[in-house]
Amino acid sequence: MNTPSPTSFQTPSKLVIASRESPLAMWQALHIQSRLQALYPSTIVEILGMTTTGDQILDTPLAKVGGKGLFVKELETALEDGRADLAVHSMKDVPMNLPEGFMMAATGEREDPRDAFVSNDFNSLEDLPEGSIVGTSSLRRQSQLQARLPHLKIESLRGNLQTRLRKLDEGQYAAIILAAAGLIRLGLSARIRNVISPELSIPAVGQGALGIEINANRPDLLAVLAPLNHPDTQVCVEAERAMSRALAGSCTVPLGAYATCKGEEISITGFVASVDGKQMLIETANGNRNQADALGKALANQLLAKGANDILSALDGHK
Ligand SMILES: NCc1[nH]cc(CCC(=O)O)c1CC(=O)O
Repeated sequence: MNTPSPTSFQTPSKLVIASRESPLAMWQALHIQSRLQALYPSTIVEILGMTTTGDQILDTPLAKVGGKGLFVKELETALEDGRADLAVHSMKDVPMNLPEGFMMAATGEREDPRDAFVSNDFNSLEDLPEGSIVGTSSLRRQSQLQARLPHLKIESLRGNLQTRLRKLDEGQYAAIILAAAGLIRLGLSARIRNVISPELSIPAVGQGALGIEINANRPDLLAVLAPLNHPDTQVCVEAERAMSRALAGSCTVPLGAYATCKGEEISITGFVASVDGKQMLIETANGNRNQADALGKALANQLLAKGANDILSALDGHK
């Protein structure tokens, strides 16, 4: 990503941010709005709130209604017809292949990428008695929990963060699993009883990171938005997304990857599993941060060499 010199671009007079209207999406949009406002005090920075198909269909697991694209499509339409200049997403919700005509302009700094154990009655996953009902609609979380704690019962849980917490409080579940990042950002970290280690639950690709998407015919915005990019987050998420893309990942596949940076090195661990967790492949790869995309592909190849295709094709049969 090129770093702009202060004089290399015209500061825009106005920037419109497209965002979903859930409280978490709005927190993210407000965060980006205030960053932009601080960078460009004379620019008018507005938020255009929108409801997406993903927000409307709440009774069906996402894997069944068509996956992640549902949360970004309406925002992309706003970028396409010029109602908005940029869209703020959770990177986790951004499809591995963007539709033609769009690009990511920046990756914002990652919050805690781990999953969180949330319960009113228990301190950790390990404390849950036989047969306890754990709420999650994520195939990634389900497969890993079933692999490691097969005595637990997984039940579907959809809706935005507040809805999921309400369903827990109503007593339908012994515990639920949520991304720590969302809870922390909304000031709900008191709800986290325990952060789940990546050894027990490898996070989703991009979890905890923000993505700034633009219309590809607005390259003028790249320099404007470049200061929002967090280079460590960007290369780690790039490696994770390359792994997922190479395995045709979406939220219809139980798959996850988590990369960390240390100096020039990236280390990435990823997995692919069957939904019941009975088959699970986990691999780690290390490489230079300048080759994040290649590293993610190499990790995918390691998984394929171990038989990931058998797991993936068996999943196809379930659709
Ligand atoms: N699948 C929905 C979603 N997309 C992003 C987050 C919040 C965390 C993040 O920024 O990755 C969540 C909620 C969750 O998984 O608990």
